[in-house]
Amino acid sequence: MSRCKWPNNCSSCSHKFDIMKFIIAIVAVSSFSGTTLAFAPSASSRIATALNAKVGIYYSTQTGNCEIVAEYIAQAAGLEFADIGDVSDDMILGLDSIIVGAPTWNTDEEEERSGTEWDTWLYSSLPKLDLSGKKVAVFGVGDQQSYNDYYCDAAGELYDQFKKCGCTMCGFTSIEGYEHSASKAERDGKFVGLMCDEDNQYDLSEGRAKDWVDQLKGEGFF
Ligand SMILES: Cc1cc2nc3c(=O)[nH]c(=O)nc-3n(C[C@H](O)[C@H](O)[C@H](O)COP(=O)(O)O)c2cc1C
Repeated sequence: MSRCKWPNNCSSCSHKFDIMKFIIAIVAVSSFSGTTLAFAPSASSRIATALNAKVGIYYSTQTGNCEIVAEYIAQAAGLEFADIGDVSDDMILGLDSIIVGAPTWNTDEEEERSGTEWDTWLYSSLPKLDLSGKKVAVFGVGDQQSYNDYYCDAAGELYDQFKKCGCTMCGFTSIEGYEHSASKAERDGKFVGLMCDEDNQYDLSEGRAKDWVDQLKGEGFF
């Protein structure tokens, strides 16, 4: 058979079928990868909200309660969440707004009240980061019955440390509906953020998280 001169003369040789197969394969591969890319979440889209603020949700936990509440918040906001121990400084620096949450285990301590990774992070990582101007909202989990005088104290510590770094603190809530006597997470008769009690009021946490996310939207957090 004479040598193919495609594209000019190939209509008269069997190579035209190979060429057509090749073209079909190219079209198929390019449309498949276009579809894949359209649905694959990039690192930035996972944390970008409808208004394009980059928002991260970070928690730490001993027995899982803080993670449950982080998930309620994440679902309400349409975002992902992560343990603060798994996050790099660069990821934090790339955010516009940050939601942070902790339990309280070290009762009545002045510092390191959380008893989790936060205790290290707040005093070794946070002071090295320039977070001034970033919006921060705090949540906490605690037990208002057994630790009536210390309810969610670690949330107050998170608030103080981020505020000290020049962050704009958002998401204060009413203390109505709780039975504690005292809390280091209160300022001027309000909680410094969302407080949940997975030990005594677990059935209220999801609704509280949804209401709080709505409130944060109203505050321009997202
Ligand atoms: C030894 C111990 C100390 C605690 N101290 C406090 C406290 O001071 N204030 C508080 O609100 N809750 C306190 N709690 C309750 C926990 O904070 C609560 O169960 C929380 O939901 C645990 O969250 P985690 O599962 O995310 O670690 C304490 C619990 C234990 C067992």
